[in-house]
Order: sequence, then C-alpha cells, then structure tokens
Amino acid sequence: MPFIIAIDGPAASGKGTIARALADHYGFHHLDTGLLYRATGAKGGDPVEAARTLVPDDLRRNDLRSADAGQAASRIAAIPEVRAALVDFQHRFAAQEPGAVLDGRDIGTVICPDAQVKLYVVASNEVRARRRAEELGADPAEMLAQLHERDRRDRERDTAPLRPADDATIIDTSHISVDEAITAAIAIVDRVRG
Ligand SMILES: Nc1ncnc2c1ncn2[C@@H]1O[C@H](COP(=O)(O)OP(=O)(O)OP(=O)(O)O)[C@@H](O)[C@H]1O
Ligand SMILES: Nc1ccn([C@@H]2O[C@H](COP(=O)(O)O)[C@@H](O)[C@H]2O)c(=O)n1
Repeated sequence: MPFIIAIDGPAASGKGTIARALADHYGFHHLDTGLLYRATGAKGGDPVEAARTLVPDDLRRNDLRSADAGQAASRIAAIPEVRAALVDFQHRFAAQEPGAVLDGRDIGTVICPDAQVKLYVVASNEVRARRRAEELGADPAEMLAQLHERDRRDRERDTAPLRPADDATIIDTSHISVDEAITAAIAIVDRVRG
C-alpha cells in the first residue's frame, strides 16, 4: 500500500517547498495539485470542459505561476463540477508506489482522507505576501490584497473549502527557515513511519 502524505494550507505558506523536500527525502512522487486548477483556469473557455479534457502537457505551460493564473484558478476551483473532474487524476497519482506527496487545499479533507500523514502549513499574511512578492518581483501590498482575496474564496466556497483536517498537524513557517520547516516535517513523517 503506498504511503500518502497530504499537505494543505493557504497560498504561499510554504507547503510546496515542504512537499517537494519530503518527496525527495523519501523517494516519493509529488503532485502540486494547485497546478491542476491553474492549468484549467488558463485553458479558458468552459472551465468544466477544460477540467474534463486536462492532459499532463497542460501542466507544463510556463505561464501558470503568475498571480493572475492563481486568481483565475481560485475562481474556477469553486465550481463543484470542475473539482469533480479532477478527482480521478489525483487518486491515480496518490496510488503510486512507494508513496506520494500531494499538496493543495483539500488533500487531507477530501482527496486523501486516509493519508498516513496530514500536514497543514500556515504563515502570517504579511510573511506570505512578502515571500510571494519576492518570488514574483511584485509589490508586497498588492500581493497581500491578492492573497486575502484568494484565501477568502478558498475558505468560503461550499465544496471542499480550505480547512485543516481534524487529524492534521499544523506547521507554522512564519518564523522558521526553509530548512527548519523541512526538518520539522520529516520528524512528523518519521514518527508515523516508525
Ligand atoms: N520557511 C520558509 N522560510 C522562508 N521562505 C520560505 C519558507 N517556506 C517557503 N518559503 C518561500 O516562500 C515562497 C512560497 O513557498 P511555496 O511555493 O512553497 O508556497 P505554497 O504554499 O506552495 O504556495 P502556493 O499554494 O501558492 O503554491 C517560496 O519562494 C519559498 O521559497
Ligand atoms: N487542492 C487544491 C489546490 C488548489 N486549489 C485552487 O487553486 C488555486 C491555486 O493553487 P496554488 O496552490 O497553486 O496557489 C488555489 O487558490 C485554490 O483556489 C484548490 O482549490 N484545491
């Protein structure tokens, strides 16, 4: 049975950084599920049809990391039929041996509720905005406004809203380095793997 690590949290909290490092450390597969929503939003047209016809090549577009792509993703992510169309892909990915790390918004709550490890990564709004602004070369105040809007949409939607699973361990990266965050995550996984 594959070992599944589910990582959720708001935008720019550091979950992708931790997810990649865990996958590397344990030799697991890694899926940034945000890319599925970003690619669906970027395809344009009917979002439900775009999600149903998504192929791996769509995830390789080089314009998916922009702030605009993030905003478009969070709008189409509120549509239940879009989410439903992306479930199979995520389940197939999570079923790969020897294990998989999936990061997103609803991995521990909806996609992989039986994951052996669930992490919920947070950081203060100001820290997240500063990190994202540095990453994209954008204005921190503008990033803060965009993150607020995206988080609100993600938390308030009816289907699969952003929230920690009841059995998730919280990691707050506001005042710790990337290395410290990764070390904390590995310690949590190692405790479960024994
Ligand atoms: N603990 C940390 N200390 C300092 N910088 C960090 C830390 N964790 C992540 N970062 C930086 O913050 C930025 C956002 O991190 P990351 O992409 O991992 O966030 P995310 O939660 O996956 O975001 P998104 O949901 O938008 O994909 C990156 O530039 C990353 O290098
Ligand atoms: N499991 C997920 C993953 C992402 N979303 C939506 O996509 C947007 C972009 O995600 P990033 O992780 O790349 O920032 C995000 O704001 C969510 O609206 C989702 O709903 N479920």
